[in-house]
Amino acid sequence: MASIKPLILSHYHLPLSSSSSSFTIQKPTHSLSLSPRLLNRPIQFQSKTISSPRIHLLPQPLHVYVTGPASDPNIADTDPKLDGLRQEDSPTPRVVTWELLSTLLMKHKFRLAVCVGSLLACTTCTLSMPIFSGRFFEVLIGVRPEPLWSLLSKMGVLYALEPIFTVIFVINMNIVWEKVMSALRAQIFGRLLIQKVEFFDKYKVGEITGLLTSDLGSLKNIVGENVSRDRGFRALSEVTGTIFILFTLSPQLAPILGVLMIAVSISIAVYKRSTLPVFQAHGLAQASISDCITETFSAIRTVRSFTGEKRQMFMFANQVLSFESSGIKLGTFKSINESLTRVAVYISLTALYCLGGSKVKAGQLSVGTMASFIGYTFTLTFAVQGLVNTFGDLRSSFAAVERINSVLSGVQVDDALAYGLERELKQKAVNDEHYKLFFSNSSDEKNLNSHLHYMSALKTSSNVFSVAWSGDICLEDVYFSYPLRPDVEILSGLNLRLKCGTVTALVGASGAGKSTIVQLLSRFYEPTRGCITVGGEDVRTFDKSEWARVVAIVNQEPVLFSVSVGENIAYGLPDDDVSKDDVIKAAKAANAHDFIISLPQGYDTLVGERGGLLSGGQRQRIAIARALLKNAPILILDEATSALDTVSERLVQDALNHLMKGRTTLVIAHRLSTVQNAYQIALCSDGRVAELGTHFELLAKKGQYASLVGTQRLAFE
Ligand SMILES: Nc1ncnc2c1ncn2[C@@H]1O[C@H](COP(=O)(O)OP(=O)(O)OP(=O)(O)O)[C@@H](O)[C@H]1O
Repeated sequence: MASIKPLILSHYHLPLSSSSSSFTIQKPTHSLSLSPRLLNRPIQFQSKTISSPRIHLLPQPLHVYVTGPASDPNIADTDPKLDGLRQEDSPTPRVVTWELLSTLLMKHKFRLAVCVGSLLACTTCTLSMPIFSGRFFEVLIGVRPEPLWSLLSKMGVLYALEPIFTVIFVINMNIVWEKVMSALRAQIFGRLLIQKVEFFDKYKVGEITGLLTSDLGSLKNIVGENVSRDRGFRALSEVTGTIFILFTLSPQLAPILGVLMIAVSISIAVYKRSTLPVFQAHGLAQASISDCITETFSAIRTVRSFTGEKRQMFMFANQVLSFESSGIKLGTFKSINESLTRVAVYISLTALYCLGGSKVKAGQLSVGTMASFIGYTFTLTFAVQGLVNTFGDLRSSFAAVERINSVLSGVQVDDALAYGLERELKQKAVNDEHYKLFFSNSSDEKNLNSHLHYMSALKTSSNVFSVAWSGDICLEDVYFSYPLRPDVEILSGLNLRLKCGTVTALVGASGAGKSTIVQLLSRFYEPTRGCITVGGEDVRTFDKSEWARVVAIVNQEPVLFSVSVGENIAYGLPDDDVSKDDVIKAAKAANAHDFIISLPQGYDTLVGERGGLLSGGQRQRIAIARALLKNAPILILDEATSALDTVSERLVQDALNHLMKGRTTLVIAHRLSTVQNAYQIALCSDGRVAELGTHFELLAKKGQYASLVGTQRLAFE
């Protein structure tokens, strides 16, 4: 749950008015396709006295899904998912399906009906025009007894109506498709968020971004690029209508002319599409240029210090030259393509003049019909070419959808996370438009049901907070391999008890698996065998949203969001209303208040991308304030002070000592001097705890710990 609002907020700069007691979203500082309603919406950490309605979870017993003690009467022994939670049997189903698209479309039935009506109306207008042109010539040469003004007024009505119907069609079609795409984008984003962590090991951020931007963009273009005249549905209706009218006007001429026009137009359109790679290559060349510029100037200090200017110039020139050559090629193809459409029209017209002209001469065809045929020649030529282009767009959209589905169906949803998240969102979605976007189709119901089914094997009535504040944490015979490297066993039967309210230090050689233990305790991964318990309860009996609330982590490189200092601290409780006083209290306890108020805008100061405008020690203290605010009973410090200088380290260490008080804490540290006062020290080696005891007990053992201490030349004794 913690990830939803913050992800929205992370795109916003949220200055905190120092005079106010609440944080308000002011204005996005860079483009983002979010509803403008967000802009004026009070964000979640308002003063408690004027707090927005808080969502309380139903006090129902939790449904859980793992094995507990065999004697537990609530355990369904037969549940196939109970053993180990590997879920090999449940790959994620396809995400973008026809069913989903039609469900999303059907939410806009009325608008769709308007689209169909206006499409038929504007096509009828378009297709009537050549008929009226034909009549116009007949009136002019006196073979039609209709008054000229009467004919002209009818044509005027037609000319006026066609653009009106076109606007109605295009606007409504765009609205429907934009809404469908927003829902789809949100749902894919939501689906990505609940993937298991191994998904993020497998795919780079760029690839994931590509799914949501260029691939979905390609799907969006199906309508965006094809609502105009001569494309998409309009082209299809014009082609069908024109052929029908041609046959009605002249059954002898229509087959020859129709077939000829369609054949010429299709072959030209197909040729034009075959030049698409040239256009794409030009786009790629342009992208390479901007990559080169970004890389050069974002690493300008490195370029300077290695005198890399010449190399960068060479690289840039290389990109510019290939852009130039693709540009020249593109220009040539563009001009050929431009002329080819005319060639299609000229061939069709020539055929029409030859065949139609001879029929008019022989008195078998009226001049008016001949004039109408000329109009239809243009209509048909452009519409057929547009249709071929639309088919090409469809092909690339299908490929994009296939890519999205293949990425998302090859991996698995983290049911334990999805369950908690969906349960909470379903309640919030009732009142909040933003969350509704994530639940707008029947397949969500199915998903929720499947998560519920998955979670329903066991029940626990324990409150995760009370067991975490009072119980020990035990890693019991834990085996673990990373999903992407299943053959390499990182932990092999590790046992460790973290006594409630005390500090346990994990030490060991690099690669011994210390951070892996942290990942398991955080439940980013689940043990391959064995289990982790808290107060005797298997942690997997709690959904991951609940578990995330009881564990706070401070890393060596804490990640801050590009919002203000105040909001970064308030992120400790992303779903709650956090008062400014609470934020300041946490900052003071983390030794951060003094430096924060000396920043240009105090708590409103923006920290830059990933907190880049702050020093390492400052970032660290903000992360500690965030963890203090979270007030989680379990605390993990992963090399939290290792990157700091002595002064910063002392400040951070003081803050950490404050943070650790009364919490079950696991500390990872390479510098053994920082953990000598721990309640117990566990030395990891070969995937197990090889030595366990206090600093002095382990020294007395003269084992691996003692030699590590010796290596670090620590004069403790
Ligand atoms: N996401 C991952 N996928 C596959 N293997 C991984 C992953 N993360 C870590 N490993 C491997 O797991 C082993 C243990 O790594 P871990 O980070 O737990 O060690 P560590 O004791 O914390 O090391 P250090 O003290 O250097 O941080 C290493 O061999 C590492 O290559």
